[in-house]
Amino acid sequence: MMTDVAEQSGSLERDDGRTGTGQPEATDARTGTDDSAAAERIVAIRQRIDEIDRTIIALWQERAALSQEVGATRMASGGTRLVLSREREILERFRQALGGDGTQLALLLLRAGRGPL
Ligand SMILES: C=C(O[C@@H]1C=C(C(=O)O)C=C[C@H]1O)C(=O)O
Repeated sequence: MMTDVAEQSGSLERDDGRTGTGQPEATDARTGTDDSAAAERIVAIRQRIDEIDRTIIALWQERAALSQEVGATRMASGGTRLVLSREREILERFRQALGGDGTQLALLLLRAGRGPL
């Protein structure tokens, strides 16, 4: 049975005995596989994953800054810092799109936009 994760400390050995040489084949610790075609595909997919993560981080930061600006603008005009009906709409939007994880994600987004209360 293959192991589930690649350890940071170095290569893992397969324990499925597929090589039949008596010598355990080293699993590439970086990709988690010793199959070169699979490893190549994994590296390519990871490039896109890294790109997506950078975009998510940039959008997260932009959203937080905009949300804080709305709060500051509203308070400067005598309004409230938060509008709970709007927050409920956002929570529902994320829940409908992503289920329970969406709700958790939206809660974190809203918290990021609040800054220190
Ligand atoms: C950004 C706003 O202010 C607050 C922050 C929100 C958000 O981060 O989406 C939503 C509602 C408000 O509690 C807003 O009213 O639109």
